[in-house]
Amino acid sequence: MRLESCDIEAQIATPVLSQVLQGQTQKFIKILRCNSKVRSQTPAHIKDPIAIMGEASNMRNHPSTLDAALKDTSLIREQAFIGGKWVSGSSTYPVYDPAANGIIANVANLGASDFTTAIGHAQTSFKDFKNTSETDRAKMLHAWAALIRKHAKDLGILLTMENGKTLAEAEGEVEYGASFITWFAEEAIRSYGDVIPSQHKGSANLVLRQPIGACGIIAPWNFPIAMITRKLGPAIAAGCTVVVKPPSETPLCTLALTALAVEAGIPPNVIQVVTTRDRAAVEILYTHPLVKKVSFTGSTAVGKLITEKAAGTMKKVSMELGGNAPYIVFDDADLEIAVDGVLACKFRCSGQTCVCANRLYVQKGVHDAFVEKLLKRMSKFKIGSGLDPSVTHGPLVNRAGVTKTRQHIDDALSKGAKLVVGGKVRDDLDGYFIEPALITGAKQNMLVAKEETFGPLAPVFMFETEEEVVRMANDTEFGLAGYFFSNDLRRVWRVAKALEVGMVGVNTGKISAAESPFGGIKESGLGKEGSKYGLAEFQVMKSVTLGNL
Ligand SMILES: NC(=O)c1ccc[n+]([C@@H]2O[C@H](COP(=O)([O-])OP(=O)(O)OC[C@H]3O[C@@H](n4cnc5c(N)ncnc54)[C@H](O)[C@@H]3O)[C@@H](O)[C@H]2O)c1
Ligand SMILES: O=CCCC(=O)O
Repeated sequence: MRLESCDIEAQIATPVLSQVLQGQTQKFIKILRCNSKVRSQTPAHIKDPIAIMGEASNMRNHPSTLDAALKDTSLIREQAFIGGKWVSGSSTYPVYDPAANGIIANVANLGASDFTTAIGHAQTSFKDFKNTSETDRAKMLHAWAALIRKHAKDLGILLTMENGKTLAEAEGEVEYGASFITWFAEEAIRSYGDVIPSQHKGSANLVLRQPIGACGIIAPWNFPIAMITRKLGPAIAAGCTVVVKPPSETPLCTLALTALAVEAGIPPNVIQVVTTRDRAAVEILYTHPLVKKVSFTGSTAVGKLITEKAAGTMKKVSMELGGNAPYIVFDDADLEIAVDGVLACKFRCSGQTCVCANRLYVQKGVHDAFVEKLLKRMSKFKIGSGLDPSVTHGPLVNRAGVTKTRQHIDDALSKGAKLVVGGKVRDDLDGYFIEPALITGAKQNMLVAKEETFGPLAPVFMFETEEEVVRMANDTEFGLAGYFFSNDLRRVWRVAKALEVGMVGVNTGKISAAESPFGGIKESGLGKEGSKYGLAEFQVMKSVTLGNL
């Protein structure tokens, strides 16, 4: 059964949701039943009674399953946020629940002129915000992190409903996202400069670190909270103001975070959020002369386009782009740990993570045992709505993700790979599902070796020597993350140095943390996020030479 956008009662009635909604369900079912009838009878010129009800809290376009699911419905925002005000556009666009195909919200669809207005506000507010003290900015960030944690349950539900990942993963992401705000609250007050001895008598050299200015932030849908906080944390800690273009698939988390930021005391004109699905309108954000820095996370193709256009005004750019991570299991590895790592890393967010293992290279001596262990663990997977606590893997975000994953499987099978399990496109389910797949006999000439699948496909390549596998692992234009499993200390040192990536996991599939520098090399990007290096991405260094001392 596929749900239509207006089929609110049917969405509410799904058993999964009713588990989550608990006591609130019945009350909202009654309201929604009543409202959906009124809505269908209301002439266009009369103000929609549902909209009036929504205005009481925050100008919702219409109540939906989200209202019933969240404890604090003020977190559900469908308007953009510019110049300290929630604003509607002349049109809206729908946000879908990828596990049900139903519309869960209608968000303002703004245009190029709204970006120009937002950039103007960011520039104006920068004049004051850059002069706030580091300590004050740290306090604001701590207050914001506390509110994010306080609303973790609601944010988790919002995240699951717009992105599809399981509630457990979503709540994990809320904490991961909050950890960047806490981290940068602490970094704000450690933004040290330098004093450099001068070679000239009566002279001294100082180095100041200053906020770069108004920044453009563009983020993807796969981590709708963490990819925003990993950028906003350092931007605000540095004293910058921002214009955020949230992912069009998942704008609701950004908007909820913004509401909490304002509640936390971050001056309302510091963060502008311009929602749109008009990609052409976004160009102004990376070409406008008043924007001094663009921080982008997304695909390599779009990252290259933005970098090229941003060069027209010599903007500083951070580019967190696509990956094609090798995941190497040597004969001397602990196989249980190596299989745990695959579950954590390959299948996180149903395979839609930039640092996901894309190619599993397994040495000949442990190949069969590894495949058998992985198969056993995968047989416990259950796909379905992320709101169902028994589900281990949610849907993909859209149809294109399912199609690409299946295309990678078909291409591999046509070139001699063997399907061990999964791979079935589940059109019988609502939403965008494909069964997590395991294939063996993968080879370097297959699509899966060259492109990021961004879906739940684990392709196993067999190798014989260290030299051979390092060559294969590096045979890609990408260089984001790489993983390997070995208990030989000399090999650990050699391979960690030899992999052409920005991040290496040794005997672990978990490498992401606020304190660890995140970012790629080669065509996977420029710059680092998180860590003690992340703040500098939003700063300029100024040297000051004192003379006549
Ligand atoms: N390196 C990292 O930290 C990291 C993290 C998450 C995702 N990613 C990568 O992101 C990709 C998946 O995300 P995606 O599909 O949202 O990527 P995407 O490049 O299509 O979109 C990313 C963002 O850019 C916007 N966008 C798309 N085209 C644009 C254009 N022409 N002009 C301006 N903005 C545009 C999108 O609306 C979205 O907000 C994968 O390649 C993944 O590896 C990288
Ligand atoms: O998708 C990429 C980001 C995920 C992470 O931060 O671990």
